[in-house]
Amino acid sequence: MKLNQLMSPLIETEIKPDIEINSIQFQSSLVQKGDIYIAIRGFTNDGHKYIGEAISKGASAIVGEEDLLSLPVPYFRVADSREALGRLAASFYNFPAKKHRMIGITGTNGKTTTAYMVKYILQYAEKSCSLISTVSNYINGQELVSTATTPSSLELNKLLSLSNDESVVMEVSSHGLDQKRVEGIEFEFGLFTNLTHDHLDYHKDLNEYFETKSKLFDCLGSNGAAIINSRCPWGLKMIERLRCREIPVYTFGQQATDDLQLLTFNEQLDSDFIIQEKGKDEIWNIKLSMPGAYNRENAMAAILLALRKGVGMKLICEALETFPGVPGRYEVYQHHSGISFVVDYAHTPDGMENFLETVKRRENKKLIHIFGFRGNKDVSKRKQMMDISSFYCDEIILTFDDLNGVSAKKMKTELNELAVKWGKGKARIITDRTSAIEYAWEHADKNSCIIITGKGPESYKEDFSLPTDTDADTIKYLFTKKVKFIER
Ligand SMILES: CC(=O)N[C@H]1[C@@H](OP(=O)(O)OP(=O)(O)OC[C@H]2O[C@@H](n3ccc(=O)[nH]c3=O)[C@H](O)[C@@H]2O)O[C@H](CO)[C@@H](O)[C@@H]1O[C@H](C)C(=O)N[C@@H](C)C(=O)N[C@H](CCC(=O)O)C(=O)O
Ligand SMILES: Nc1ncnc2c1ncn2[C@@H]1O[C@H](COP(=O)(O)OP(=O)(O)OP(=O)(O)O)[C@@H](O)[C@H]1O
Repeated sequence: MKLNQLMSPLIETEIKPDIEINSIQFQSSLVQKGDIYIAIRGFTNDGHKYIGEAISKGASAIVGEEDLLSLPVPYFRVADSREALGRLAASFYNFPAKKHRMIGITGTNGKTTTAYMVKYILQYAEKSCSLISTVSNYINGQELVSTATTPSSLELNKLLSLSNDESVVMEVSSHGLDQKRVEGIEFEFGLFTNLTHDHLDYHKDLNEYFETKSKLFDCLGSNGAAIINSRCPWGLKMIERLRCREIPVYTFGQQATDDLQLLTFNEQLDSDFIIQEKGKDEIWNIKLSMPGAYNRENAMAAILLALRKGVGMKLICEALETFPGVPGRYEVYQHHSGISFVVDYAHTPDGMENFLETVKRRENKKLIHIFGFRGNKDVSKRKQMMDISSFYCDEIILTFDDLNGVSAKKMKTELNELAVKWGKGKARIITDRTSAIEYAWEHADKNSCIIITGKGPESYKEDFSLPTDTDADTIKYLFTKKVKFIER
């Protein structure tokens, strides 16, 4: 693409000479001849320091925030490099968001599950839909590897340009919003699931976290609308704020004022519930394929969104009954000895509480909980997660999650402290995650349910002793290799 065309969202005057730009990069090591390099001032590093490297690797032009003179290639100074990256990425890929109906989902928990449900319902109703999520991306029906919850604006625009699907449902994380990864994207719908304690390593406090999440609704197009959970206090705050701005808001919850109201649910079988649309006489019985009050709430969000997109309630009910679930979310592995395993992605206090409460209610068994904490992530939630686990479970095995550069020794010391202080005498430490699962399996009996949380379907980043790559792999490995145990 020619430089003038690429830069047109940022610069109105003609640039001479109008050189050819092959690609955009914001990581200097990836620059190739003919690329434009965008220097970003980050949290740990400063892209401006790498302008020299980018030029030596063949960059034809540079964008940055500093006042730089006498570079050997054209330099464009901007007020905000992350914003510029978003605009240039959209320009480079010919503004691909414009050809889609964009649906953005934000909130602390439930984004992935809701996004998968939305995609499934729309496709069930024969409306094509791409998905951009933590677990996987699906473009034109093809699964692609996902490397983030919300990809960089460069990756996002590339994915959007590849997609021929009418709608695109995507997760929009607070990091993504803060770092302007959805810059320039206009959403038809913005959906808010909930807000509870997480990411306080990144955000100063819950208020700042909320303000960042609320930026999704600044990205609504002129006909855009918000879909919000009225059960969550932060949701109520968002509703009030958006209504003051005369933005159309549709709510789901348990009040008669909600656009989609939960009327009742089956106490035993929480996934069986009755809902009603505001102003309509009919009531609808939903039989959701996923358990838990929290998944009911995720389903309500997806239903309301599908209704707003014109899908009939009958089709929605049918779709949710056959919804295959989400990888690594409440995934049950039942062994014929009676021992069951449940793998889940709970990694926040609220997520863990919701999930464990559901397991406790459904599985009338001894609960053995295996989990750890990500290195270099919000440490302030750990005590609360220990409290919740020791409240619901009979035994706890603390183990390693991703260390993310924290030394094994340091993490082990922290796990020991947490176990002693908050484990209520139920916690032991087995740092090797696969050994922890093996230990639980070897000490379990037919009345045991072994719960493994934190990584869901993700691959292990650390080296563990068993030749397995995920928690599900480890379970399957033990099921096939440890046959002797079954006879015990
Ligand atoms: C904490 C965080 O969000 N960091 C993001 C941030 O990194 P940063 O500001 O620290 O970047 P930096 O290392 O200081 O570097 C600054 C700039 O210099 C460039 N650089 C750096 C070194 C070099 O040799 N050459 C070079 O060009 C870097 O490419 C970057 O553009 O900006 C980078 C570039 O835009 C992002 O890639 C990076 O995301 C990292 C990979 C990350 O892990 N983010 C996670 C926390 C995240 O975003 N997670 C959310 C989900 C959260 C959840 O809900 O659980 C997500 O949406 O995925
Ligand atoms: N609506 C909800 N409220 C509370 N907890 C939930 C909700 N939905 C899911 N959870 C819990 O949170 C975990 C993660 O769910 P999900 O992946 O859908 O959320 P997410 O917001 O996409 O998380 P992340 O952005 O970290 O991937 C689930 O495995 C479950 O334990």
